[in-house]
Amino acid sequence: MQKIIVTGADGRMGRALIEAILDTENVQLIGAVVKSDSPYLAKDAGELVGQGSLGIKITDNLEALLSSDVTVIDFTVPAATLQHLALAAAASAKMVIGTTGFNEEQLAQLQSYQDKLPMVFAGNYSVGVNLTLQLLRMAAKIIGQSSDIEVIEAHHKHKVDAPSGTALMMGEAVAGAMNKELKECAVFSREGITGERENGTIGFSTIRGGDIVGEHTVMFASEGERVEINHKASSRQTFARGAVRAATWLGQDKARGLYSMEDVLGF
Ligand SMILES: NC(=O)C1=CN([C@@H]2O[C@H](COP(=O)(O)OP(=O)(O)OC[C@H]3O[C@@H](n4cnc5c(N)ncnc54)[C@H](OP(=O)(O)O)[C@@H]3O)[C@@H](O)[C@H]2O)C=CC1
Ligand SMILES: O=C(O)C1=N[C@H](C(=O)O)C[C@H](O)C1
Repeated sequence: MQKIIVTGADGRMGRALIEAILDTENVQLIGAVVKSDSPYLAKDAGELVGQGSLGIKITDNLEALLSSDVTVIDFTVPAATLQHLALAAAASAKMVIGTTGFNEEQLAQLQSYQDKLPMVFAGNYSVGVNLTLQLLRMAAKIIGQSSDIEVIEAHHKHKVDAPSGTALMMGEAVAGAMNKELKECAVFSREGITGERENGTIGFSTIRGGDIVGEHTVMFASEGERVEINHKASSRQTFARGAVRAATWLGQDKARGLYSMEDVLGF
């Protein structure tokens, strides 16, 4: 039985994760962690998902719950994720990280933990998006050089980071397949007299509105035709179930290291 703690338990993904854990065999929710100013502090975790009492008191003290046989699933904000990672490493626990929006320095800090604990880090835990990464690498190898490549993403109005972690993963997959560094060819904004499109760049466009769960398109546009590879998520359960799968995978005695969702899925 894999023991799991959910941080950011009162967030959109926190609640989806609790539902997914309760719905999955051989995993057990042992803790739900929120910020100290949360209205849910000291209530029962079941209240977060309308399930009555689960006998798990919501806490703001992650450290007190940690031990070496526990996996933390964290979908919060970068600064909080890094704090939770330090606590998990000190307790020899494992970690599944879904948070996006890390800057370069925060990303380097996250990566520095790879020799301290086993962790999975992915901008998207859906099976479909991780399959899409494979399709993108194939398309980039075949038509990448002869195409103008654009990544378009759409999310709900509450999302705080842009472009999405998934859009960046898709850009990295395409750039990597073409032996390029994304940061050297990415164009993240256009306004005013921009001049003609520069060959070899990868453009990013962001849409925010309503309750869109998560939609991504990578367009390979050339003279006379274009190929679009598209993924649409219609439920947060697709991410939550993937993250629980990653937690179960880590629980199979995985060595310290930084793993991707593609590693978990065996792609
Ligand atoms: N990898 C993937 O598959 C997916 C990744 N995500 C990513 O997950 C993250 C969370 O998304 P979502 O659930 O929609 O966001 P929410 O804002 O709904 O939830 C964020 C949670 O983190 C908590 N939090 C914020 N700041 C801190 C802090 N300093 N310390 C501890 N906890 C904190 C929030 O508490 P409070 O509300 O009290 O501030 C809240 O519980 C985002 O980065 C998003 O991009 C989302 C979906 C899928
Ligand atoms: O914030 C979200 O909601 C999502 N964030 C992730 C991202 O930034 O790619 C994954 C998913 O698209 C939903």
